[in-house]
Amino acid sequence: MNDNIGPSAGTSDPSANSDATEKNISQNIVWHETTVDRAAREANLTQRGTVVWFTGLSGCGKSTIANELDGLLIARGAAATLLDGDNVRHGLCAPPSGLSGEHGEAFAERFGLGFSPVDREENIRRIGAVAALMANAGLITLAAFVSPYRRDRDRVRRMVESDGKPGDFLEVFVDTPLEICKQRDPKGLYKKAIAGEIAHFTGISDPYEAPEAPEIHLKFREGMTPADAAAEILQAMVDLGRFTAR
Ligand SMILES: Nc1ncnc2c1ncn2[C@@H]1O[C@H](COP(=O)(O)OS(=O)(=O)O)[C@@H](OP(=O)(O)O)[C@H]1O
Ligand SMILES: Nc1ncnc2c1ncn2[C@@H]1O[C@H](COP(=O)(O)OP(=O)(O)O)[C@@H](O)[C@H]1O
Repeated sequence: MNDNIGPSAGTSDPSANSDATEKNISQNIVWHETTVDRAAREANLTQRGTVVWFTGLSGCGKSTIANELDGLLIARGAAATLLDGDNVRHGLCAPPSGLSGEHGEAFAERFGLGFSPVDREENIRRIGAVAALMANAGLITLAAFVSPYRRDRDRVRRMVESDGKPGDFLEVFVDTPLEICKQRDPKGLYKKAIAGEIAHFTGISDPYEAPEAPEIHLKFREGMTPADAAAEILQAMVDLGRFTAR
């Protein structure tokens, strides 16, 4: 699946050109250099911090494969962690309905996130910032998000690589055809989206912009198991010099 899916895409226009390398973002907020640097943390962990970013349609297998890969990495002695779309939307990126009880309606409307283009943009921006912090702490950080907009993913790449260096961000395109995702429908969401009960559903009523040059392209193959897919990514990480088993 190399083409975009659904209606033509569009996140909010980048009115302000965000320069991720700019450390002082206002006159009154000044970057504070820390004594312990990334290299010292990585030396303790004997690994390079890396963000492994899974993108693809709902049901393509992001969570299942990322979870398998997490297990493989931990079993091999890596310091790894996993950020998953559904889970992050229970906390850091909760919807308005998840915030109103504790924080009130106005707060929930302002900071709660749904699935409009601008809400997805903010979702990916927040997660990207967290993933960059985790990579800076030396962790192999697996992130599994639909992240349908190329521009949002590319921004995360820039943020991670400008905090670290080129190669610190690996994009994994879980390229499972829409028809297969619809058949799997593990949460019954496609059924609801097709019935018009979920707005802005990726692949049905919202676009998906496929990566143009992902570091790892997992093309759907009949009979490929999640364990096969995870092993393939681990091997690619070794080949790219991003992981050495101890
Ligand atoms: N409208 C719409 N479009 C896509 N997905 C939807 C939608 N509404 C709810 N869900 C469920 O939310 C999960 C996607 O959350 P993400 O944070 O990964 O989305 S995004 O990156 O901001 O696009 C996604 O999880 P996965 O199925 O694991 O991909 C769905 O379970
Ligand atoms: N090769 C495979 N890779 C990943 N998932 C698979 C594969 N084959 C079947 N599945 C099933 O497809 C579904 C994928 O769901 P999930 O991992 O939640 O996808 P996503 O996180 O992309 O929405 C799961 O029920 C999983 O068991």
